Amino acid sequence: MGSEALVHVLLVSFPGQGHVNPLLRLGKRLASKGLLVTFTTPESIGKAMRKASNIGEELSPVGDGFIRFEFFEDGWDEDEIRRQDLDQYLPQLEKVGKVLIPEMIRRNAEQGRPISCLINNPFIPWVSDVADSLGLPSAMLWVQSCACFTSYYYYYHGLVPFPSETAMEIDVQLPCMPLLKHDEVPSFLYPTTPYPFLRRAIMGQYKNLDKPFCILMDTFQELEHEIIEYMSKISPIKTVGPLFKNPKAPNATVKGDFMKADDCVGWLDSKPASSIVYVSFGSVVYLKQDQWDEIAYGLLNSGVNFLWVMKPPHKDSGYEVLKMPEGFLEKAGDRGKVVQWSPQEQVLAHPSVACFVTHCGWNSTMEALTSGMPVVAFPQWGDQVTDAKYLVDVFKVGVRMCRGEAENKLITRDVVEQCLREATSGPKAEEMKQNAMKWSAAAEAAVAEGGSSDRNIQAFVDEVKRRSLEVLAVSGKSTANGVAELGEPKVNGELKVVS
Ligand SMILES: O=c1ccn([C@@H]2O[C@H](COP(=O)(O)OP(=O)(O)O)[C@@H](O)[C@H]2O)c(=O)[nH]1
Ligand SMILES: O=C(O[C@@H]1O[C@H](CO)[C@@H](O)[C@H](O)[C@H]1O)c1cc(O)c(O)c(O)c1
Repeated sequence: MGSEALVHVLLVSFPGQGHVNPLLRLGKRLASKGLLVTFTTPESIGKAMRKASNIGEELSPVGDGFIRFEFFEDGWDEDEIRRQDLDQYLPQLEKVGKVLIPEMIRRNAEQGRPISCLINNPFIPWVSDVADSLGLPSAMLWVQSCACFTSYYYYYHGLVPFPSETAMEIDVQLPCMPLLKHDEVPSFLYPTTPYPFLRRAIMGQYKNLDKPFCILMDTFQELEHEIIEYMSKISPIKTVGPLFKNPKAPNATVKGDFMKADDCVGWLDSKPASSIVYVSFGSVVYLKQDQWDEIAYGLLNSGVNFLWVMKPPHKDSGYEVLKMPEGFLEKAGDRGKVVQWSPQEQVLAHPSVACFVTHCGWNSTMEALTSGMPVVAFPQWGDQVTDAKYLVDVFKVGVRMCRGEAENKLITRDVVEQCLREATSGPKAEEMKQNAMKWSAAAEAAVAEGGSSDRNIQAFVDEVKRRSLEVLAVSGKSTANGVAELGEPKVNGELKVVS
């Protein structure tokens, strides 16, 4: 490759799978449109990503641009257990990140790759402060729905009453949204949430909302039409989803999984069309043993084939290591497969899979909708309870199995069985499948060339390029042509192009 000049953006991610995935997908989208993208998150996760996802030192070509990784130390020993406690870890990340990210930016400039824009995801709102202090433009990728963005916005500004200690069970009416029952509001906003540190982190992002020049969102206009239109008048939002559908750069090229996926595609291939229920609760939700047992018996009693993700908890998390009920695997035989981590995108796209029992994290929600996959909603907390409401009542692709952890209710095997039957056979199942296929087509159109999300990405890339000229003119530290020089490996060998 000859000498080529690219505008360089730095993506800083909160170290959670549901945050890394969409930001990395955005990175690939920006790279495919001709930017140089550096992706960073703490080294503790970098280590897992390198091991599970073949991430190396090299620069990877993606479409017309490139993506590379640089991780930063969080200042704690490798086996520090406080990393499992976000109440302690989030302030530590802020303290260290505010020093190390500027250093990374300086180092990149010295190495001929000046950075023109920072992009973060929520939970680490201090990244906008870093950008501001260095005179760099920044953007934020909101990794949940526009409905949740709106809920937090209205809460932060005190625009309508939310459940409070004196009025726990009030419903919430927001513009252009269905009435949210008290337990359908993002649960970090409940006065009783066990995760007040995540409410604080998100509120920190709202406090900083005037800093990013753009708020990118992993949703699409056709999916949340009215609320997106409404919020666009208030906030500089641009919908760019579903980010996991990238027509120009298939996902296999660069992945950010923390765990290697178990091989299950051969097993899926061996099963009849639409015969399997896929069960996964994402990367951070852990159920209790009694609930796990009820789901196991519900799966057995329903007679469906199933693929079930049973991820091991982190050794310092305090979660109990779950067991399958006695004799469960023998009884299931070849009808069922249990894995520690699945290649979820491939699973959801597989013709043998009929429906998805999901905790309704926003990534899983978007992946299901975009894959034309009906769901059984099993939300626990945070945005999941709101996503479940939308999946069932607004997008009409799901049946509801529970209302969230605040309900503190054991969902029995009979309810599990009934929901599975409803989602896999009969008129309701057919209707949900048709609706899901409609969303899948709309999602494809949004990311196709000229679609709503594609146009927004292009406009964003153009704006970053425009602002990069201003930044470099002001800093006076530009390379000859004002952008990152690529092509020849640098003397220190840090910039190597692989193809
Ligand atoms: O076995 C699994 C479980 C999850 N995922 C991916 O992990 C992410 C989980 O994000 P989500 O927002 O759904 O839930 P979270 O883990 O953040 O609660 C999604 O992109 C999934 O595709 C996966 O690849 N394999
Ligand atoms: O909130 C945490 O993770 C997930 O983030 C997704 C995107 O915001 C969201 O849609 C999903 O419902 C959430 O589960 C999260 C991550 C984490 O590493 C952690 O330790 C948490 O306590 C929460």
